[in-house]
Amino acid sequence: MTSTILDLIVMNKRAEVQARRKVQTIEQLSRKPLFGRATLSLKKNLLAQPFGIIAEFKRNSPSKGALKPKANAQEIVLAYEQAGAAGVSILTDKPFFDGELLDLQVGRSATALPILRKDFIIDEYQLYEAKAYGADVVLLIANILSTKEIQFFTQQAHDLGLEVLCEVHNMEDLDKAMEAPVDIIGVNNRNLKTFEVSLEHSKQLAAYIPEDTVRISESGLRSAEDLVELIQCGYRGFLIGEAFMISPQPGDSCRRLIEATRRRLQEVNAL
Ligand SMILES: O=C(O)c1ccccc1NCC(=O)[C@H](O)[C@H](O)COP(=O)(O)O
Repeated sequence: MTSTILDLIVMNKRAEVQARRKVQTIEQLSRKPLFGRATLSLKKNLLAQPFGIIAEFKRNSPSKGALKPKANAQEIVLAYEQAGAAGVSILTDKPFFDGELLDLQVGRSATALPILRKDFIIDEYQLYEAKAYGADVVLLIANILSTKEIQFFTQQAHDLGLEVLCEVHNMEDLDKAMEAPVDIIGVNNRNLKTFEVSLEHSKQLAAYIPEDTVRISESGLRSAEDLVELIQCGYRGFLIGEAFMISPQPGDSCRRLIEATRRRLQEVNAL
């Protein structure tokens, strides 16, 4: 069987985490200044408004290549906050996304919004890193974890005061996510093995996500029409990276989408 980029990312991540543990122990991470801070709730922010945008900072993506290679996390995260985002997502994987943990720390210094550490979490060590570098939320990808691992990492994250966004792409992933008390379920419209993107994944899985679970839709989102259609399926949040990062001014692009979605929502509600 041929391996996919996702297999390579996960394989690389295991080696990376082993190496990082030798440089900095969990005890050392726990003594870092940001480790003791009170974390913020993305879930609360999403529930406080009809919809919220989680605006992503990513310089590069495996599916599209370079997006904004020289992008500065401080500048862009601040622009996202000023644009009205409900939260920020920061890619911290180096080899495939050109991100780093330091982007998390830099982003933290620039915003009072909740920050999602977007990475491929396969070890509890990464949860301690997330807390030590200023994240509020961690991503657990159901496709690369067992039900037991999702349950274990969710408990560990909660013990550290972090929220959990569990990402699913199909029914099998969703069944796993629903076995743990995750805070938010995110339906990724992108198949991480083939990179095929279709909003149908969010539309079709919506009916199977419990009503009381905060749900977001991730990837491939561009227009106010898309967002309003998904709001009507019960989605409260939208994780958007590429559409903002390819724009000369990601913050302006985020603001325009928020304003257009509000207008479109008013029109639809008035019908
Ligand atoms: O973005 C990719 O190409 C990618 C490839 C393989 C694994 C993960 C990948 N992206 C992570 C994400 O889930 C997205 O960055 C996020 O949902 C935002 O998506 P988009 O708005 O399409 O940038």
